[in-house]
Amino acid sequence: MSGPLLTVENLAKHYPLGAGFLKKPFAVVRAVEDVSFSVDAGETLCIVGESGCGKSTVARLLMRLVDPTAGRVLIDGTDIAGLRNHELRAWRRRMQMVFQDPYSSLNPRLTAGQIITEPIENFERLSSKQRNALAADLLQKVGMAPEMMHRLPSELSGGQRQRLGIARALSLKPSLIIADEPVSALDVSVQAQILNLLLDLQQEMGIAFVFISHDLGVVEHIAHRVAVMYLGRIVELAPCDALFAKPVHPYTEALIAAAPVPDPMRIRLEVPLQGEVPSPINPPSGCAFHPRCPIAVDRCRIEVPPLVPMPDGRFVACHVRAPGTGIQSQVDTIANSSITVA
Ligand SMILES: Nc1ncnc2c1ncn2[C@@H]1O[C@H](COP(=O)(O)OP(=O)(O)OP(=O)(O)O)[C@@H](O)[C@H]1O
Repeated sequence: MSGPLLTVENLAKHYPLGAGFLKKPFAVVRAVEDVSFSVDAGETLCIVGESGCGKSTVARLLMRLVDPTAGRVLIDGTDIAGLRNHELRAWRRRMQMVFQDPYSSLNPRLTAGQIITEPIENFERLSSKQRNALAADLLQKVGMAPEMMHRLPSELSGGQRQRLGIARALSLKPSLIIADEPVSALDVSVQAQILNLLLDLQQEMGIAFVFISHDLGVVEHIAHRVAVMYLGRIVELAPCDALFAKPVHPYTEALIAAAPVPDPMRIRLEVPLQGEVPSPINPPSGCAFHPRCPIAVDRCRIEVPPLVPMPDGRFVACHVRAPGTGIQSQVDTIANSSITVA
């Protein structure tokens, strides 16, 4: 099948607060607003941004754990909202999730072997021999000894529990794994092991990942493309190398400037990201980043900038730095200056 594996079109999720029977909401949280992207088979798209920018809500929308307020999610071109029950079950086999906290996402009363085979047993009956063989095979795939299948989650380390979560996700041979901060609860050395495991599995099985993280070091290590979110919207979507070599959106630039730099050869901008992320209940008018943006112009306070393609293939939502704004001369000056986020 040609075309993207996953397509997300104009996705939005608004949470009404205080709504109930005969009660009107007193406020609405605009968690996700007009988000569009696609993911090809075997590709890793990372979604990054500060806490509260809507990354996990996007993950929940992709898994249909929550319904969208607007927009569509398509798998191989088919809108998952229109699927009948049996089609939805087939689709669920293809998309699995790995969670941030490997402890709370695993049933503490089941053994590792039962946890791994649970998803497949929702679809087919297994004999105990088949169950053990499958559990042993998947444990080996994630670098664990088959004997571990008899252990409870409480008898495993954090890294082993996350490997178990990955083994469970693999049991249905998915085409796509949504991983929501899968390494942020782990020690740095264990993080590297889990990331390398995911990269190996991707090579071996051709799995695509939507990988959610606030850690730019992790993102740079594993992403093919990166979507940068700010207050519910994508502000820049670019190939990983291009994004880190030359961020275009002032928010991306400030985010990279604020991150620790593992590469001493890379020049670090002097100016970290300052100020608080505004509330998604009452977001700023126009571009939501304008109150923190050093290059904002009047138009930024009024109009929401659309995500537009740049000549190098990336997409950027910025009145100043996106093309066709009529203020390109300003852009050239600004592009050569360092950023000060006030
Ligand atoms: N069920 C809900 N009801 C009301 N508001 C919600 C709900 N779930 C999320 N939100 C709000 O939506 C916004 C986005 O939340 P989300 O968890 O998607 O952000 P995030 O980028 O994943 O943050 P973090 O990195 O801290 O996990 C936040 O302001 C959050 O408080």
